[in-house]
Amino acid sequence: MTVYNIALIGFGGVNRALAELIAAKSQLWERELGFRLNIVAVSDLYLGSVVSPNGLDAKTLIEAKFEKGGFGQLSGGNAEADNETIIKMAPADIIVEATFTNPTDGEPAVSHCRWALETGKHVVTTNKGPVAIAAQALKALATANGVRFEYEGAVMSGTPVIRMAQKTLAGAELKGFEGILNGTSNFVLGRMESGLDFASAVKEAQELGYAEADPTADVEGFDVRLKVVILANELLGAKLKPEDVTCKGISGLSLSDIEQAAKAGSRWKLVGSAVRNDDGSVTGSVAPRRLGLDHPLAGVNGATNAVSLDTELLGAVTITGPGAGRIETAYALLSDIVAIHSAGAPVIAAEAA
Ligand SMILES: NC(=O)C1=CN([C@@H]2O[C@H](COP(=O)(O)OP(=O)(O)OC[C@H]3O[C@@H](n4cnc5c(N)ncnc54)[C@H](O)[C@@H]3O)[C@@H](O)[C@H]2O)C=CC1
Ligand SMILES: N[C@@H](CC=O)C(=O)O
Repeated sequence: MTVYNIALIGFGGVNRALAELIAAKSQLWERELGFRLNIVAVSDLYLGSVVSPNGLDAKTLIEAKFEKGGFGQLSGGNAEADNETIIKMAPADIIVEATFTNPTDGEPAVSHCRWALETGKHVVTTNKGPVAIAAQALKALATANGVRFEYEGAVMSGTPVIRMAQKTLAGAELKGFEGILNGTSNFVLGRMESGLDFASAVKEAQELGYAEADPTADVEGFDVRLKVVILANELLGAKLKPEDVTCKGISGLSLSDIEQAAKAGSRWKLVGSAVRNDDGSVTGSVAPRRLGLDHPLAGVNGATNAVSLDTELLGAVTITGPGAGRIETAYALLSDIVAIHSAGAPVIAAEAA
């Protein structure tokens, strides 16, 4: 049985959900996936940090009601987050990066990924910042150090879009895509259709674990802009930076705009898209669009996302599924670890079953 030692950087909704899954599903994963995950370190801005080379009990981590700096009470604990030491020194095979997404420069998550890869550790992340802003450099660093940089959850949470498009649509000649790529804003628009005001709808999305720490990123389109950059660069071979993508969010839409659209048999959706131009360049954009009810994206509701990939050989191929949520996003991290495992990754914690 292979055991992967993992270090969790950030212990909010997503990494806590991964710990919940580890506590509940370890035996199933051992049987079906052929590996076990052993949490050897956690570092969180609010809770502090803790290292235990033999492993921390996932159930204890999720059930204890830690206050600010609470990891300091644990054996091997410290009331402060110590990301750099933990990433570089903890006996981890895989660093699981799930701190806040910084849509401006991706930091400090870019550094977290870099420290991990430089010290020969795989990285799995749901953080859109490092992927949108530094994927090329981080992938090169991973290759140079014989490890993997995986980030399926950065777009559409646990719904497989990046790996699926790269692997199963290889050769289909992607020309562009358009999609609903932010669960929070789609949820908010739906709640406004039911008559709820904007601020209350955003609050609900926060309570459900869909929104960013600063939900401005969701409602102003900055989160979708990062996802458009990631998909365009990964799938269309573009070299876009966030500032190359025009961006408008949904905060300007009023209840009356939403009502008028409904009366006219249409619906507002925040759409992220990119297209390959005749000269080979790629143009990306994010904007609210009023879609007729017969449009394939008009029926995508709640925190569900969908992306329609425009291919030369197949026409439109649409992938739909959860776009946000704690467990859904933690699943993306698991899928990244499965990809690492399937590639035959070397581990420092291999054990005989
Ligand atoms: N929640 C979701 O549905 C999805 C989230 N994501 C991304 O996954 C990441 C994590 O999301 P959530 O867990 O929902 O966020 P969250 O806000 O619940 O948790 C983030 C955690 O990271 C910690 N943190 C922030 N900066 C830190 C730092 N420098 N060092 C150590 N800890 C730090 C915070 O204290 C917090 O506990 C974010 O980047 C988010 O954009 C991606 C897809 C879906
Ligand atoms: N806040 C984001 C989370 C996933 O990326 C969203 O609502 O889609």
